[in-house]
Amino acid sequence: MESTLKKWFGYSAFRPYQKEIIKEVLKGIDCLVVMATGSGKSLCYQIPPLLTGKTAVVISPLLSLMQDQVMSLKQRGIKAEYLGSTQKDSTAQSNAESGQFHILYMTPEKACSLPSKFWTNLLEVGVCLFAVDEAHCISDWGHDFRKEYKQLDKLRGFLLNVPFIGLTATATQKVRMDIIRSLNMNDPYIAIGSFDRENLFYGVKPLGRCLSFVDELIGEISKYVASAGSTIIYCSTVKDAEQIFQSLLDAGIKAGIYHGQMGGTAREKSHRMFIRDELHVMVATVAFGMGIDKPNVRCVIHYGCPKSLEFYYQESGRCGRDGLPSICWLYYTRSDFAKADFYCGEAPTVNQRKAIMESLMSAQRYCMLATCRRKCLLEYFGEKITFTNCGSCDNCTNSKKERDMSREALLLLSCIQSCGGRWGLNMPIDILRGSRSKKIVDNHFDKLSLHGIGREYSSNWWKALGDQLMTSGYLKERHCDKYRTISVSPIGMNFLHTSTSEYQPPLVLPITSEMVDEEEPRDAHGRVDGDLQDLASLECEGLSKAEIKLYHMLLDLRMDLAKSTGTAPYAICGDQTIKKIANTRPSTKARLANVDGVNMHLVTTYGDQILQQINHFSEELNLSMDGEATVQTAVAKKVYPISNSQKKLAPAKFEAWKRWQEDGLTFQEIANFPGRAAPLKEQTVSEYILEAGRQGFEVNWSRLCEEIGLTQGILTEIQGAIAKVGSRERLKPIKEELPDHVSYAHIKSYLTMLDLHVLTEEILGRHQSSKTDATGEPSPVHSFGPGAVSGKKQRRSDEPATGEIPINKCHKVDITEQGNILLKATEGTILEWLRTQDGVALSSIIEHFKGSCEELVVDQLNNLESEFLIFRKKGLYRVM
Ligand SMILES: Nc1ncnc2c1ncn2[C@@H]1O[C@H](COP(=O)(O)OP(=O)(O)OP(=O)(O)O)[C@@H](O)[C@H]1O
Repeated sequence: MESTLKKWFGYSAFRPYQKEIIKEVLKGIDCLVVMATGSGKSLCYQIPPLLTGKTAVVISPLLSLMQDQVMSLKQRGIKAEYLGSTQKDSTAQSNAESGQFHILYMTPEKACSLPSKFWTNLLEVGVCLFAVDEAHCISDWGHDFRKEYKQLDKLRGFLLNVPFIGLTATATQKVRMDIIRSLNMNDPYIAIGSFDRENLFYGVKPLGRCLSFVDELIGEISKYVASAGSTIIYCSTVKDAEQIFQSLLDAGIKAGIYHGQMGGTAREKSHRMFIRDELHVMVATVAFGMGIDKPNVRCVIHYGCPKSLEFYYQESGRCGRDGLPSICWLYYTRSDFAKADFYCGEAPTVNQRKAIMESLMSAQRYCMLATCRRKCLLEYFGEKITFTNCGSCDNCTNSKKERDMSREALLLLSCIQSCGGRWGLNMPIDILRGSRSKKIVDNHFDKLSLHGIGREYSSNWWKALGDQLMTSGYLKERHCDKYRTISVSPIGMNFLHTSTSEYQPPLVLPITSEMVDEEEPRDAHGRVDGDLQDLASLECEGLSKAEIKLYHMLLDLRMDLAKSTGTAPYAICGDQTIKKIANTRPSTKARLANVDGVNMHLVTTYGDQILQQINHFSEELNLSMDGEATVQTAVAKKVYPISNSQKKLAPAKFEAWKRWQEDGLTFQEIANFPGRAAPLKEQTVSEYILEAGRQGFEVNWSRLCEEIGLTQGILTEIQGAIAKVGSRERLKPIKEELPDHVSYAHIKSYLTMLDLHVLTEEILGRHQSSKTDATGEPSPVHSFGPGAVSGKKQRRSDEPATGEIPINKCHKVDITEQGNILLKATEGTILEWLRTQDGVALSSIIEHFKGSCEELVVDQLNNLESEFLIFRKKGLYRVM
């Protein structure tokens, strides 16, 4: 499985759940996959056809999405096609029917309209799976219901014994059950991953007051455009989209527009230009939704609050799919929350209107939040969250401002009480601000002693206070069809009873960004808090100045290659891969092939051009070739503000972390550190480090595993115990399933690493190999001297140019005077021997083939690697 992943996709490791799901599919078991946007669900149906040689049929809701996927797969050398109204190749269907494609996409309408003969013929040549992508469209509880999806179960009748897979990024319990029922799934394997997109920064801003909103927005966007990433601006209406689009053009920013009222051709053109990096900004309505699979979108901006958190999660999820740090800003105005009437317009029943209202309310709560936004989002999707500070949203990174607002609270609560709890928030606020509207006069509210007493604050300021009082339980809200009323809760009544005009019990509440906005006017750039680290600098983190230049030169080269082949640059290879190439500057195809993200097709199709350019640019920039990688795959890279000092960690914990991570002290040394009033338990120290990790502090996981003695064996035991208990909620039952040598520290560390998506396999592998080094074995990586690698393949005339190398059954040997046999290395003998081994280090290969000099062995290995016949993982060579 790993070699297939490397060969076709270029990746060296599976992401969480991928491997397990693929294994189940290969066993013929139905699967329901609920995982975050951008988490790599597609791979779960893309790998099985490459392993089995049978076709995978994939149902997808949008033609544009299918076209993009097919384009990307073809760029990897995978045979993929789609069937649909825009397919110009008249032979596509008959080719599909005879099993010519690894992966065959179609819409649900197409699938249901194909003749039964098509399915029986295809089944005869082999179908390895039937995948239903965006499977939430099956359910009328989902946010994108498509009735054609409901008929897909009919195909069960044709595709006997073919596993069905439903994949979605958003599905509540009800929707999950609907998918299982609708697809007639039989005891499916269910994989539910975390919804957390760790590389995304979430932030919310109210409409700026001193600058016009659009000006502020344009300022913000120009920053992202300058950093070369793509930006999507989602607008609630076509009118808004057109206005923002025009303003961008006026400001000289090249942008595209996409909405439902545009013609198909115009939309397709806009989409294509964006996908191909010919446009860096797209202004769109929700019509530009599910189908966007562009990995390097660095920023998603919402101009107006979306109508539910499901929509927000899906749309913001288009950002940072390549794992690099990316930003999601939501700009709202208070009037967005009054759109319930508009959204409810077409909902015929009270229950449906209630559901719409509740969805809008949840989005409003998200906007008004003064605590962690990530926690709010994840809890909304039913995840149990233990952290309170994610370190990567505006509320967790801005220094929190709080103030005693007991006087203001007394005024608002009293006014709501005086109105008799029959109104929404607007009426009491208008009274406090001294309005003499007809409604106020008719109800004699202008006679109240509170009338006009709160003029010093704007209406939005009072609304923000109302939201805070609601969140803290002082107010309660009731829904009557499309309307909401506010009244004072028992906690609020208690506060009123203990307050007088001279004395109020302290009531400290967070000052929300909206209040700050009202109280402290923004600077000329519309910013209140410290700005976020520049995305461009984050993108290039870990690269030297010259390497950054090389990175940009290689991005340009990729653009030229994409233009010349009529494809999107990301389909050739991702930004992260280019970054790693710029960082290591491979001089040979073997070294290029070993870069994470480089697949076989890239090496064979563009390898020569890329190597030539790396060589040329590196010389120009005075950079040496074949460097060691210093940048890592940014799977969980977060966007932090410039200063990390605001990350929340109690001083004692921070100190323990610093001594361990930065000063290199052991848990024992920290526990007994001189000057400590009382010694700490070592276990407490390790827990401090785990908490630091959870709070976003850097942790050397490999060292941690070594220190607590967490080995791959123990990890497997823990995984088994968790599977047996069926939950990871409580540690005690897990511990009871395990032998005594497995400690709580082992379990906690494993669970923390799991939550933080730390690649334990890699960590424990590295941990083991560092132990091998300690025994005196040279590290396999270091054995590669630059001079030892030859770029040219020295092929013998009797070897075929491509494909399988014939195995030399009779090993070439030299016999020493003592009678020892010295095996000689040829590509055939190396391949044959590696086939019998489970991963071998270079030093062992050299040792095994003592009959050949080291340089020759390395040369043969390089040749095999650049042909994708072998690959290296964690320093060990394996056969593809
Ligand atoms: N094992 C892996 N290692 C590195 N990158 C991966 C891996 N698996 C997938 N990816 C990459 O992650 C990105 C997102 O994957 P994919 O499109 O499958 O996400 P998804 O879960 O289907 O998202 P969505 O629900 O938004 O469609 C792609 O660029 C993909 O190539």
